[in-house]
Amino acid sequence: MKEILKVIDLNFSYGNFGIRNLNLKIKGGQFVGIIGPNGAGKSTTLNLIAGLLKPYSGKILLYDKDIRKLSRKYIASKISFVRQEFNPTFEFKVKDIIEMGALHKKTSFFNTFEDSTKIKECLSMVELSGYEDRYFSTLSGGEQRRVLIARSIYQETPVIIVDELTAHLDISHAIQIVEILKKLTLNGKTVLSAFHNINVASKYCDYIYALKDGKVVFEGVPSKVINKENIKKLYEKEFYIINHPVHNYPVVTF
Ligand SMILES: Nc1ncnc2c1ncn2[C@@H]1O[C@H](COP(=O)(O)OP(=O)(O)OP(=O)(O)O)[C@@H](O)[C@H]1O
Repeated sequence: MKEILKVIDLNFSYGNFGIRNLNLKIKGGQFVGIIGPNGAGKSTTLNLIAGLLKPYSGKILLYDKDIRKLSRKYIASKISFVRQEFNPTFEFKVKDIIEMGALHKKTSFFNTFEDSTKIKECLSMVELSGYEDRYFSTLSGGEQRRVLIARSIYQETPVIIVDELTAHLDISHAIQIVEILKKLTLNGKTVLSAFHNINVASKYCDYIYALKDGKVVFEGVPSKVINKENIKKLYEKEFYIINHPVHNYPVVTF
């Protein structure tokens, strides 16, 4: 499959912390995970790709086009982004939040693309049927997260970027959301997500980038790169790696 997103020699700095010569190649239809300890630069990397931060040097290519030369509207038609934190300033209903996913289709402030059938479908996919008229601020952290995933699906972009896919989700909803996104990749969408849960990344990702101190420490197919040495290098601790007894993928345990 063709690479649809490329990060080439990317550099960025907050002062004390920097992303250094980062290179990523994301193929269409893949589920790609970014793992790494707290402060490794996962969110910074995703924010750079989503255009929320400006790199000091290097390039990000979306469909071989330099992202700096693309309009926000075009990018929003190709990439949806679920940030780690989302605290809207106003009281929005769930359906309004989801409809924000279609902002790039609007030709004027007043026209609306609200498609209540599709909103219902997206909410049903994340098991939140009937939540359309609830105020977003009244939902639990996990429910809010699932609404944002629903918005991403509503946005209908070929690329979905999620900062920490399983954040705030209980184990059952975490797996449910990961499986929804996995299914989307099997239908051709591309998903790039940061993960703290290495075992979820190990099972579902086609490819993993491991970041530490703003640099890629290792990368590859989980079955090849999730091993004792690499995990020790990444987290500076000894862990056991066992093979999942049924699904045959490396599991990190302690
Ligand atoms: N706005 C900012 N100003 C200054 N430093 C920042 C800013 N945002 C992040 N950093 C620093 O950059 C480094 C990388 O942060 P980042 O959020 O990208 O890491 P992360 O891998 O996503 O971490 P976590 O797993 O904790 O979410 C951290 O040391 C953080 O303190």
